[in-house]
Amino acid sequence: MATMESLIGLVNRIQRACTALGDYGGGDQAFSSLWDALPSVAVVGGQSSGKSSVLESIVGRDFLPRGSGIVTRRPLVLQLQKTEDGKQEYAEFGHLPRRKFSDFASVRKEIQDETDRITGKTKQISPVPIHLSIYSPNVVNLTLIDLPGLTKVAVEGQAESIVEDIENMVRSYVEKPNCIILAITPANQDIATSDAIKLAREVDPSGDRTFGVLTKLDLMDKGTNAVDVLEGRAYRLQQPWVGIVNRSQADINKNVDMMAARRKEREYFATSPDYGHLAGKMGSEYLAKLLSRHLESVIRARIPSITSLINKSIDELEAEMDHLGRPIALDAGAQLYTILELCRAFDKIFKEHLDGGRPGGDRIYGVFDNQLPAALKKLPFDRHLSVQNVRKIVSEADGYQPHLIAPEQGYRRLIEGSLNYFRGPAEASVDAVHLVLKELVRKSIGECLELRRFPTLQSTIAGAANESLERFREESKKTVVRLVDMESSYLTVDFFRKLPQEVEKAGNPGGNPRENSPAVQNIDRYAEAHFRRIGSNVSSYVYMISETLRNSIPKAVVYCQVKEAKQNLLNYFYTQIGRREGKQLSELLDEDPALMDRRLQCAKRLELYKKARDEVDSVAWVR
Ligand SMILES: Nc1nc2c(ncn2[C@@H]2O[C@H](COP(=O)(O)OP(=O)(O)OP(=O)(O)O)[C@@H](O)[C@H]2O)c(=O)[nH]1
Repeated sequence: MATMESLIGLVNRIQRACTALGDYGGGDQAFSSLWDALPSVAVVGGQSSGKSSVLESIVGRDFLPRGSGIVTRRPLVLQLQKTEDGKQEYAEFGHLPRRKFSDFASVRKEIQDETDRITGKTKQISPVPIHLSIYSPNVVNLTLIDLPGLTKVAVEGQAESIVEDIENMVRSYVEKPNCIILAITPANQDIATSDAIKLAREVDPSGDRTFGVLTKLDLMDKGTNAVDVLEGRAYRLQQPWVGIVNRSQADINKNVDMMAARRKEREYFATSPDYGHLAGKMGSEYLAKLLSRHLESVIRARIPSITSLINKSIDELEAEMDHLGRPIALDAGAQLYTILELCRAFDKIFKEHLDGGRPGGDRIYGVFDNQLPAALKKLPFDRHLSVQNVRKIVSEADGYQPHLIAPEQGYRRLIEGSLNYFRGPAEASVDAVHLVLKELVRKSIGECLELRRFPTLQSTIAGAANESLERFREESKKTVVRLVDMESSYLTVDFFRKLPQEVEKAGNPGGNPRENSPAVQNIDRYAEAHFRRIGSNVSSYVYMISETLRNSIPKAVVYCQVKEAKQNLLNYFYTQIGRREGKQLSELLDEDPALMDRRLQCAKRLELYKKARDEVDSVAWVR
C-alpha cells in the first residue's frame, strides 16, 4: 500500500528534478509538459488576508517575510519534504543549490533579498518565481505556491497597471487545470466580496479544485459567526471549507512560536461554542491533511499519463542519443578499441563497394573491359610497321652488311620498338583503377555513419587509406611495366619457326642494275614485298602479345591494387596506431564541441527521466 507521503514525495522529486534543470514551466517543451502534468497548490487571496500565515502554519515554521503593505512580490514555489523523525530540519533555495539553511530567520531574509534582487527595493512585482525546499519531520509532502496578494488599488510608488498585473500573474498559475487553489478569505470580510473566490470561480467554475479557507475567525464581530460558510451553505464548493485561526499581529510581536500557535488554534475550535461541533474538521493541521489526501487521489489518477509522458521523453532522448552516438570511454585501451571498431566499420563499407554489395566496384571491370582494349587498339602500329619504317629500321640494324637470309636484328628492333608502346596503356590502367579505388575510399568515408561525429579520425583514416593506395599503385606500375618488359626480353620462338621461309627469287643478282631497267624495278618491287612481309609478321606477333597483355595486365592490377586494397588497406595504419599514446588516441576521437555538449545535456536529461521513471514504477508497483 503506497502511503500518501510516497505519492506526493514522488511528485516533489520529479518537480525538483525539473527545477534542477532550470525548468520553471517554460523553455524546454518536454519538461514544461511534465511540470504541467503534476499538481501543485497555489495560495490565493487579497493582500493581508493571511496567505503567508496559512502557509507558515501548514509548514509549522516561521520563515516568510512579513510587514505592512505588499510583502509577497514574487511567486514562491515551496516544496515541503517530510524527513525521518528526529532529523534536523533545513531549507534550500533553487538559486543557491547545496547551501543548507537551518535558521529560518535567514530563510526569510534570503526570500526578501532574492525578491529585491529582481524587483529592486521598490513595491514592484515580478513573475519570476523563487524556489524553496523545506526538509522537515514536521511537514507532509506538498508543493505550495505563495502568490502576491490581489489588490484593488495601486498605492504610492506603484504603476496603475499593478492591480491587473498581479491578477494576471496569479491567474497564470491558477488557470492550469492541475493547480489546486487555496482560496483565502478573511472571515471578517463579506464572502461575496472575496477576490480569491471571485478568481477561483472564474478559472474553476465547477469548484472541483478549489479549497475555501476562512482565516481570522477570531476577529469576527461579537455575535456573528461563519458557520453558514464553513458548512457550505453560503457559498458551495465541491471541497469542504476549512476555518483557520492564525497568530494575530500581537502574537507575532510577542514571538508566540508555531507549536504554541497550533495548540492555541486547537483549543480555540475545541472550546468554541460556534464551531465545537466542527472541531475535527477545522484548523491548519487538518487543512494540511485534507490537501495531502486530495493530492493523493489526483496524482493516482495521473500516474498513467505521467508514466507515458516520461516514457515518450525517454524514447525521444534515446533516439537522439543514438543519433548523436554514445559517449566515448576515457581510457586508452577502450579508445583504441573504439578507433579499431570505426576503422572496421569503414573497411566493411569499402569492401562492399568492391564486392558488389554497393555500387562503384564495377568501374574497375570497366577499365579492363573498355578502357584497356580501346587504348591497345589505338596504339600506332600501322605507322611503326609501315613499309618505310620497316625498311629504315631493318636497314639500320644491318649496318654496313645487309642481311643475307632473314633480318634477325631487324625483327628484334621492330618488335622491341613495338612492345614499348604497351607501357602507356599498362600504366594508364593502373592509374585508372587507382582513381576508382580512391573515389571508393572517399565514398565509403562519407557513408560510414559511425565516423561522422569524429572529423579528425575521418580525415586520418582517409589519409591512411590513400597512402596505402599510393603504395599499391607504385607496386602495380612496376609489375605491369615488368610484364611488358618480359614480353620483349624473350621472343616466342615457335612463332618465328612457323613463319614461311622467304624464298630468294631476286633474279640476276650479278648484273649491273641500272635505274629504270626492268631488273631494277623487279628488285625494288621485290624489296618492298619483302619489307611488307616483315611488317606483317611483326604485326601479327605484336597482336599476339597484345592479346596476352590484355589478359595479364588486369590480373597484375587486381593482384597488386584491388586485392591489396581489399585485404590490407589499413594494415599499415593499424601497426602505427598500436604504438600511439593515450593522448594521441583521444585527439583522434576529437568531436565537434557543440555535439559533445548536446550529448552531455541529452545524457543528463535521460538520467533524470530514468530516475523519475524508476520512482513512478516503484510507487505504481507497491499499490
Ligand atoms: N488575529 C488574527 N490575525 C491574523 C490571522 N491571519 C492573519 N492575521 C494577521 O494578518 C496580517 C496579515 O497576515 P499575512 O499572513 O501576512 O497575510 P498575507 O495575505 O500573506 O499578506 P501579503 O503577502 O502582504 O498579501 C498579519 O498581521 C497576521 O498576524 C488570523 O487568523 N487571526
